[in-house]
Amino acid sequence: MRVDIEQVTVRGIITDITLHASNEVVGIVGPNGSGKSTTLRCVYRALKPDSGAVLIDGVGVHKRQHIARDLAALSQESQVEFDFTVAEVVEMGRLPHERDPARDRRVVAEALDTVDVAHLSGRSFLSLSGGERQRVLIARALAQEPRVLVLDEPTNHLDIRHQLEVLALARSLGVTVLTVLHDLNLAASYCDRLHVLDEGRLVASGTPAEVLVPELIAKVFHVTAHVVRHPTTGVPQLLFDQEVTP
Ligand SMILES: Nc1ncnc2c1ncn2[C@@H]1O[C@H](COP(=O)(O)OP(=O)(O)OP(=O)(O)O)[C@@H](O)[C@H]1O
Repeated sequence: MRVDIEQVTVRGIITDITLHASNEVVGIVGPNGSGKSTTLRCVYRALKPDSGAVLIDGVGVHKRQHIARDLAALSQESQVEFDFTVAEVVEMGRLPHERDPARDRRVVAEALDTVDVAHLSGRSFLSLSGGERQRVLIARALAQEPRVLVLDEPTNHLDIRHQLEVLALARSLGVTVLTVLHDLNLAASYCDRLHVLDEGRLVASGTPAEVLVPELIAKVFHVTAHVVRHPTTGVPQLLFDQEVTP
């Protein structure tokens, strides 16, 4: 599915953001407070832009019916307030779909397995560690079988193995993935294209190699970066000097 963010403005927070994603992994990076989550919130309808539009396959998200069948979001607000078991939380991902008990059970079991939380399925969600919770919320999004997956810092709380697994998984789904990432090296490794936000504006777009260059990193993040090639994948990776620039 295609996601078009067209000249989206949320007053005082983001200005004139235009970006597109279609059956690829698109990353949004930028400093704290630059408007990344706000941009995603306009996609999963937690926020209505003051101007501009977000279209999914050409239809405005606020006009689109049954959006939960197409789009799943892991947001900063994704939380579970009540004392559900892990299995129940993941089963919630099936709610947008017509009931089909055998298929629902299979999809939920697969989702639990894929993010390595099947052994927790009887546990109370509220008793889990931060990383376990994050993986269960990712399993819930997978159980939704979305065609657009919106992820706000999906690697939050995850150890390095699970960070790599979750991003590899997002790539392997073959759906449109729009993700905010803080780790620029993970963004370079797993995203087809990157968009950089700074103070609510889009300041660069392109492949990781095009975007993650020392001049831009210095301007936007106020740090000095050196670009090296990953010895086995050849993907650009950044090494940072310890001093920050004013
Ligand atoms: N509802 C709101 N009312 C007022 N200001 C807001 C609101 N939501 C976000 N902001 C402000 O807008 C700016 C952008 O917020 P946003 O959460 O989109 O940034 P971000 O790039 O995702 O940041 P982070 O990397 O810290 O998660 C921040 O300064 C934030 O305080």
